[in-house]
Amino acid sequence: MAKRPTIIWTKVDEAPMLATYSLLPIVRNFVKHAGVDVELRDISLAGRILAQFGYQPDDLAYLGELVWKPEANIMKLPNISASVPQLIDAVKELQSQGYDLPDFPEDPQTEEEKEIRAKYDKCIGSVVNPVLRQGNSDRRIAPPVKEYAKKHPHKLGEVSPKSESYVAYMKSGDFYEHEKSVTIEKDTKIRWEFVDKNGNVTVLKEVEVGKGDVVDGTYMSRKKLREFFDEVIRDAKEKGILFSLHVKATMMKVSDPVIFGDAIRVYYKKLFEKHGKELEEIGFDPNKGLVDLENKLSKLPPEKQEEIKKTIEEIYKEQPGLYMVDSDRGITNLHRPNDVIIDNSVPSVIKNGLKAWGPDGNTYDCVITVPDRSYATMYSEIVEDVKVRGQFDPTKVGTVANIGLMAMKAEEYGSHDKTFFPPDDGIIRIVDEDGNVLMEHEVEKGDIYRSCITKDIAIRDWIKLAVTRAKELKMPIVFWLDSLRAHDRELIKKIREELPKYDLEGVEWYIKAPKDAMKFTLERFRNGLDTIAVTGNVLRDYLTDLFPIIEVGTSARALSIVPLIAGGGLFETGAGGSAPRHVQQFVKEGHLRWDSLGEFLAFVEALKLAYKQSGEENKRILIMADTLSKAVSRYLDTDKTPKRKVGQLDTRGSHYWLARYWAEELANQTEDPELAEIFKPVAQKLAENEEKILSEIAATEGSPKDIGGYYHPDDAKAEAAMRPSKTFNEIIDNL
Ligand SMILES: NC(=O)C1=CN([C@@H]2O[C@H](COP(=O)(O)OP(=O)(O)OC[C@H]3O[C@@H](n4cnc5c(N)ncnc54)[C@H](OP(=O)(O)O)[C@@H]3O)[C@@H](O)[C@H]2O)C=CC1
Ligand SMILES: O=C(O)CCC(=O)C(=O)O
Ligand SMILES: [Mg+2]
Repeated sequence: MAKRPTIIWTKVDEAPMLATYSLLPIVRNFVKHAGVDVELRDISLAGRILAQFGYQPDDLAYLGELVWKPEANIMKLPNISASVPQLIDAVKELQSQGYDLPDFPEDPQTEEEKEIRAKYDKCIGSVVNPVLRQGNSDRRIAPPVKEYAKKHPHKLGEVSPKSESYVAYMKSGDFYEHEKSVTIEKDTKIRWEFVDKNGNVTVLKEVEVGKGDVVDGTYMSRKKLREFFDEVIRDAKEKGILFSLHVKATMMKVSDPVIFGDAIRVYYKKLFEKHGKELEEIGFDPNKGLVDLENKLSKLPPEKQEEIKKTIEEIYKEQPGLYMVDSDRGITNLHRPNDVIIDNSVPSVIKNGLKAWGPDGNTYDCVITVPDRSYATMYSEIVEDVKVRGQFDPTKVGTVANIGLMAMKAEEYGSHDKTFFPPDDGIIRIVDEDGNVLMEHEVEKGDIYRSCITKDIAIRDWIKLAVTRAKELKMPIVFWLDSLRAHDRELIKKIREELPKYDLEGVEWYIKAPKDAMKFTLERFRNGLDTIAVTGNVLRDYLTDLFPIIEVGTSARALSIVPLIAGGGLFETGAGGSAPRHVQQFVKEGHLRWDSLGEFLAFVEALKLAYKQSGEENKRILIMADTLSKAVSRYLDTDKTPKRKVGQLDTRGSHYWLARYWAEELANQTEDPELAEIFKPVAQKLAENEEKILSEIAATEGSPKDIGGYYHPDDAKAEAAMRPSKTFNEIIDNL
């Protein structure tokens, strides 16, 4: 008996969530004719909060179990990895909707407050992806998408050879310098201990590890970090260019907000010197961004508020200009830790010709500050490359696919529960259950100590995936690993051990440090040649935004497949985020420019997996996948992707075209005449009503939209805004 497969569609946040209101009814009603169910599961920030407090089932927990079963087939749309200010906003919104939620306890004291805080902590940062990503990542640009970009190249800003922009990174004292790494020799338990100057030992954490797992420890010196910021800020001032900071305070929710906070402590040094006492009184926490000060300022008497504002004005005059997130509204790089996220923000600067917006709304060169050297050097390489060789030409460049070591919370992205801030000067060491000290680090009070575990099976699976893809695509694979980095050396050993187990006939492979790998890859890329970057988790994240943005304009057009270790599949849509700016535009003027191409491409793959999961018996599922794939090619050929400006085709109109092309392909295929009969009238009605449907949608452009909430919209309102064509809805709903 064939099984009836279920594809999970995830309810997320912001633009992809809005797009879902329009797209999900289409895919659901199409594929039900192939016996496939599409089930919506809520992993949005609001949904996660509501689940923590018992208002709805915990869908994330459900999916966390499902990914370990072979029947898993999940469409994972990008969701918010919330910073603390975002979480606080979301809680306020839910409270205003009548949910009886406690305020976020900033400094929990009582047991009750600590319990509440623990629940909210489960909603902060990247808490969805690491749970669902129980497999390694395979991200690439599908050939029709590449063709589309060549036919309709996006604009990339020209780069002046005189550009003064550059990537600044620490020369010492960073995670890169201090990293130590070991491969575990037998299953054991390891613990992290802090040893103070008097020899007192505190156990910080204990976990089980298995033979072959790679364990690293490292730290960043806060003193060196602040000195570095001071130097960079001074240099920016001297050169008359902007200061910008690029970290990942969302995903790296424990370490990076502190790095971000230190940039504030240094840039606004005078503020702390002059008003330190008051700032402490009101509980300003720089790690949450300058917005935290703005929110708490009203706790001070009006004269003090004025004084503080005046000091800030002075600082802006004395310090270099800050990179602006929104110069019209005065939002700077340092306002919120979640606005400038490195994977997307550095490519944006490159895309803009190494320019960024300054406080006066004009564009300037900027220092692209990426403190830790582990990955900054590869950004430096590409930035210097465009200065010398000019901007990339999307009609000529090759493609860079990625195989990323991501499974089981690999590397830095799984380090949150092993990130510590030593309470005093001392030693942090890792000890196994036999009492062997695996490594130790001498740290100073407040330094950022970080430790990661990368599981043996995840590493081996990653190597296998790389070899498999190299053979399929006949492209060279480059392992981006640095023999001067302790962790990378352990991985290189494993690669050398593992590769001979495969038939490597025809496989061209290299191991190169990130900077050299970038150089090598760019040489090929500029010559139109294709390369597979085989990387760790962080570079997976960085490169799969960077290259797609150069190649096809946005990483949302990339295809991201995660073959789960347990046999199922996770299909991530794009590598770009949830595009908050798109929501602002939709609410203001009724135009949504989210391109669901990532969703379309991923759904083709989800259907192919569903066919396998059906026991390869239900051919209709394959027909659905094949016709959708053809529809996507037509969607691209005829350029029906959403456009940027109000009045032009938007997400909703683009979904009409997708539905129409898909219905036409289904009606025209001959393999399953019965299925063709079902879709013939649908295709006909969609074609006949083209003008009517598009004008019903267009009529709603240009006016504000009320969706009843940002983090937790009202379903009826959001649906009405996203499905404005009665004619289209009738056709889809009666399918
Ligand atoms: N897998 C996941 O769950 C991920 C989640 N995120 C989350 O998303 C949020 C924002 O992150 P970030 O990536 O920095 O910024 P954005 O989501 O704002 O993406 C940056 C820009 O990329 C373009 N873009 C992204 N997706 C699309 C799309 N589907 N169609 C058209 N253009 C698109 C837009 O450019 P333009 O404005 O020029 O149109 C957008 O402004 C954060 O909360 C982050 O945590 C981020 C990455 C992955
Ligand atoms: O989980 C997150 O915070 C974002 C992940 C991300 O940027 C990516 O995987 O590309
Ligand atoms: Mg990313």
